[in-house]
Amino acid sequence: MYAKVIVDVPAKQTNRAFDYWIPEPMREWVAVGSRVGVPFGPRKLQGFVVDIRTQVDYDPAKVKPIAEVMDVYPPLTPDLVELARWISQTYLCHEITALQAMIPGALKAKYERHVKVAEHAADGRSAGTNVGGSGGQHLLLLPEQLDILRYVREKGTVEIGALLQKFAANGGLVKQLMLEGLLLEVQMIKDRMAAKKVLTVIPPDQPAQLLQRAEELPARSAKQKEVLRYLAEHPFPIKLSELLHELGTSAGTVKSLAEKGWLAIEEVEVFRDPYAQRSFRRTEPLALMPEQRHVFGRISEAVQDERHQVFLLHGVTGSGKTEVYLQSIQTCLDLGREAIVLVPEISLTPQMVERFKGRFGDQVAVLHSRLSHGERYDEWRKIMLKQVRVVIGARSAIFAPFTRIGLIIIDEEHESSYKQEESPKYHARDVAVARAVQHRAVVVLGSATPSLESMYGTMRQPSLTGTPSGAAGGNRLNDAAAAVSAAGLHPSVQADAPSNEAPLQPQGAAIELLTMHNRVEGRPLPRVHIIDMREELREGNRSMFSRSLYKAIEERLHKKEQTVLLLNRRGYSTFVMCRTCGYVAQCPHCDISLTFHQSSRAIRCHYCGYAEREVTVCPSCSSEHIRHFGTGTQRVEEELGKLFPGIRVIRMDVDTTTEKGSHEKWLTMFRNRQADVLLGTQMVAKGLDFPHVTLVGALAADTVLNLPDFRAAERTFQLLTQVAGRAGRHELPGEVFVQTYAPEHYSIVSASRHDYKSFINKEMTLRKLHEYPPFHRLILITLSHEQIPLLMRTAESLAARLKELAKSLAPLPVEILGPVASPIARIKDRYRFQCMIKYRGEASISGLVRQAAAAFEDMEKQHKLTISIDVDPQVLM
Ligand SMILES: Nc1ncnc2c1ncn2[C@@H]1O[C@H](COP(=O)(O)OP(=O)(O)OP(=O)(O)O)[C@@H](O)[C@H]1O
Ligand SMILES: [Zn+2]
Ligand SMILES: [Zn+2]
Repeated sequence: MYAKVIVDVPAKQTNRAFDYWIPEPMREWVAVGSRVGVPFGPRKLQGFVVDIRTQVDYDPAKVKPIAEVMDVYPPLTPDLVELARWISQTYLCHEITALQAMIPGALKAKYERHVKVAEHAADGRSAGTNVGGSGGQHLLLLPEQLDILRYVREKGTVEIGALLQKFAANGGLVKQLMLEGLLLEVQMIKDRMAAKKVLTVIPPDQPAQLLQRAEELPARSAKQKEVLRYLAEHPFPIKLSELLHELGTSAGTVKSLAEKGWLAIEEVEVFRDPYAQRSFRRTEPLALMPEQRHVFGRISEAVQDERHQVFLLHGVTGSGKTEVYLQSIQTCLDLGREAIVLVPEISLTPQMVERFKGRFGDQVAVLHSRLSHGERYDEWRKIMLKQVRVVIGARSAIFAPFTRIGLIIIDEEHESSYKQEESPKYHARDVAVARAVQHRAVVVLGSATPSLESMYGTMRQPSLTGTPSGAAGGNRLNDAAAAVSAAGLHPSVQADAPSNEAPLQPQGAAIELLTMHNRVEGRPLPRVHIIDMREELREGNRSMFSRSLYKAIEERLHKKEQTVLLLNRRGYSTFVMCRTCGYVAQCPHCDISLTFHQSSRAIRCHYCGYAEREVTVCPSCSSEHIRHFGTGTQRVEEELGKLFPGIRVIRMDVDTTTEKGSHEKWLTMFRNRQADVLLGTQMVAKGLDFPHVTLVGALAADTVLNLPDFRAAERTFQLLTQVAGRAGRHELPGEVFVQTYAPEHYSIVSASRHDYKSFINKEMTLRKLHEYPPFHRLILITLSHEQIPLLMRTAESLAARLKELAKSLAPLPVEILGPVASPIARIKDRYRFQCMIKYRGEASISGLVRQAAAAFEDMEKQHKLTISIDVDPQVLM
């Protein structure tokens, strides 16, 4: 038997599977998805088994054996291995990069150098014994050297650093033993993190016998008697530490009982549970509102039919989407299948977790980035060992190693954070569809402000043929599904694919739209006022609060109701500018202005971390009229304090939420009404459901509008709709103030009217006109280097090469734009240029781009030039 293995080296030369044979004793343990250690040139590397074969098509004598199997259970399922190949083809990354992204950080390989005792080094009993050396001659070993050999033999293998530390005084002797060939070097592949084990007391006997034994013990062994009696009455097994704590006794007491053979102490794996301290109040399914009932009906039917289907659930804020998710998941669990729920990182709040844990209790694993490595690993193992059947998590939870997925829910599906910005640059929404095709699972995309991509998917006809070509026409999600078979997962398409795989066919790929127009219990959406800030200025108000928002806050303070204030961080940082000459403090390494940080009184670069002291005199003209501009959250907080003495403000932004658990702390405080105002960046806009919030203010609604990004209007509409949706969700009605310098802009006007439809119509028209997604697709290629001339030359020849290759796709329209300097033209002293490829979805362009980029790989190596490819980019900077 042979295994095809992808090794842990992300490079073009290694971006394919290598053959190894599986030694007989390992057969049982090696499967598709196993992690293995394999010899690779002079080294030993970790790799993933992606296929098992009975033969190789060249001289089998040349095939090396697998050196070790890393896990009892393969950490990846065969469908994930298949998905990794799809990701690498779709997003143009190395397959190993995709595979690595699917396992927790704790399982990333750590390479260690160990030693073991050579077989021929007989262990001398006393000093001066002769043992066989490597050359056959006899060596006389010192007692210290014999000690070292004995130590290593006992341990099996010892990491070299640890050995040198242990025998620090005799480091030279260790080295000598290695030179003599008595200690052999072995390379070990270790996990970054091991399962946590604790000493646990385990009974070998019946409880009755424990009591009987307690009686038999002599009176002076009172402590031992006490332990036995306690154990007889309490459930086993119990953690040793817990037992000692309960009885106030020593480990020695319990050990002596273990020595008698009456009980056992063993190391048992435990899970680090980030939610261990919390209890979740059990919730029961709510009686659904009519719209919820209809939507739930459609979803649960599809789940029951075990057919692949994508739904887009457009439900206004507060329409009760979460309850629909919960009941749909119940349907899925009742069928014995598993469910994945994705939420954006910043809305993975304790409140959200509580809703799922409250309904499904211990069946739920939670994956988010604020968990420690160990906690994350343990949550992941719960999934793998099938101790849970629901996972709720951010983007990467889409790779949960479930084997019978029935339902995948993506909440706030419009969020750009579902796109990973580093390699593999995948979009979790598209990966979800691909994975659902594999499992014949249902996907629910939920949002109050669906993305144009998903909306577009609902406007298209279902593909009647069900073949990949039937899904043509530029739709991302349909393509994702179609691409699963087209990209080579279908055995007849790619010879490399696992041979026992059933063909994956997308079934009538278009998305079904489900709508909930009304809030739960017919509560009204909040009234939204647009405030023209130019008008305020004209009438002499220089404050960052308009007069009406000021009044509204004052009123809420009076009525003891709560306010949420949103200040969009992006594009509105506090830059430092001289009012005399216009000088703006810039990062010397990046083309971006430095931002002022109140707490440290320093100005900092957000890209590279460069920092300098606050400037008080203009470096350019020596004027003293230099100060920080813009309205950071800190400044808003200060001003609130001045305007409303005694006001209690909770500020949530990157600065106040770095600490673990801080997120949770702030939100709990706000929920308990220990503050009047929750002030923050995007993190306050999503998912929060607080009954006493009756006022929402968006302080600078249009900051995103001015970014050089074709999605600027969409982002503005989404953000305003979401934040407005925080107000008046329960009995008390809500009110919203949107402050802007662009009050006529259609994204702001339609958000204020809760008019998704007119927004989407206008925006679709514009996108179509300008040939932007979802009508066309984009690939962004960014090149960076320290010197402009070389960079420009390379960018130009890459663009020329792309144009040349694109001709082969004629008459399909493929446009190569650029090269031009990137919007952020320099980061960390490296200049940046970009090319953009614009094309219609049916063009199979990835192979072409890979081919073009491959021609520049030598350039990359020789000149430290980097080329990064982003398929369907979300950020164009
Ligand atoms: N059928 C129901 N009966 C009574 N209350 C309900 C029902 N469904 C949902 N709710 C309640 O309505 C409130 C809003 O629901 P939920 O938070 O799920 O809305 P949502 O659609 O997810 O909103 P958003 O998009 O703003 O997050 C919650 O407090 C929820 O408990
Ligand atoms: Zn100046
Ligand atoms: Zn910088």
